[in-house]
Amino acid sequence: MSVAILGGGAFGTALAVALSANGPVTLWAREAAPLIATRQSPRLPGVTLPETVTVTGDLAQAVSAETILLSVPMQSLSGLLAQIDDPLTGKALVACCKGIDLATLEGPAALIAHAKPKATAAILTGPSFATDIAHGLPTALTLACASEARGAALQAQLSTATLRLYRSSDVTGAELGGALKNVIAIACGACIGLGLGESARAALMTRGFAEMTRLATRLGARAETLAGLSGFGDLALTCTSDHSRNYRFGRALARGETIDPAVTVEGARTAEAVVALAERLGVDMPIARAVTAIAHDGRPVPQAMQDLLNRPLKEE
Ligand SMILES: NC(=O)c1ccc[n+]([C@@H]2O[C@H](COP(=O)([O-])OP(=O)(O)OC[C@H]3O[C@@H](n4cnc5c(N)ncnc54)[C@H](O)[C@@H]3O)[C@@H](O)[C@H]2O)c1
Ligand SMILES: O=P(O)(O)OC[C@H](O)CO
Repeated sequence: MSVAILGGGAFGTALAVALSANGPVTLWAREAAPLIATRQSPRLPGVTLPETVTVTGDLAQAVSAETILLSVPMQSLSGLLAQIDDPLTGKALVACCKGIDLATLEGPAALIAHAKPKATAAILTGPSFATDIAHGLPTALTLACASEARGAALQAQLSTATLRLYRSSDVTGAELGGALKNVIAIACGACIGLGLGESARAALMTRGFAEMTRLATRLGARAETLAGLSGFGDLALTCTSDHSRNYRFGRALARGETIDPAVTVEGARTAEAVVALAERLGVDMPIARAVTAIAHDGRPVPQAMQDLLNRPLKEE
């Protein structure tokens, strides 16, 4: 089965390198010319694409593959799907983006189902930095697909000697774990940036995990999915690593440092979407509210952290 990846940023490039171990891969990029010329993405410096990766700027050619991985930022996903004229009948569309669409408050699987109802939606998510995958370091991810048979076929197709995929049929749980952990990672970055300490970060991670589980299960996810790679696993990685853009964003906000708007920080927009979704559903998401306040409403980080501590005492 042929594989194409849409999105020539850090993650698309890393996946192209890893999956080229299994056979030819097509990598589509919006700005393909420099990628074709240099075989390197500026988003993933020092990683050169192997010869078995065909880079193209021709979207119609790329989507002729049977399995298509979508590796653009979440807020670009619906626009990218709208650019594809082909109904993609029978193809597998595997979303690698971690977030919630702000316009519709939907995750990637629902966007795919609306835009390409004759395709099969799947999610590839879990603790993984692009640089680790590109350098062949061992990585375990969740491949979620509502169809057990299709999920098993994708698991086999997209696993490599170093990329180990676990299968799940809980698409909602997998995509929400990946989306929500980014919001908590911003809060953890802010906590460390303010100098509040590692004990406070552990508290934020734990209460953040409770918050993630509360919203996800309300939306139909299974709690055990949240406890797996796509939820707890990715939360642990992203909330504790300087490699995480979400974590660094929160830390920079707390330190008053300049923010580069060109860097992809999925948790910032996702926090807004989460707050809107939680209000609609009547689910309490105080950490997501705090992240929205510091990322979008200009609330000073110390006050937002104090707001969290000032809430009434409650049972765990
Ligand atoms: N980088 C990682 O370590 C990593 C790991 C796992 C998952 N992800 C997820 O992968 C997704 C992509 O992240 P990334 O790290 O590759 O980001 P990135 O900033 O490195 O690259 C994003 C790429 O998408 C392209 N793009 C943006 N809008 C587009 C559009 N409308 N049409 C076509 N291309 C468009 C940009 O030109 C850029 O090349 C995110 O949802 C992220 O959470 C990233
Ligand atoms: O750099 P981040 O914060 O987008 O995190 C990358 C991955 O999602 C980690 O699993």
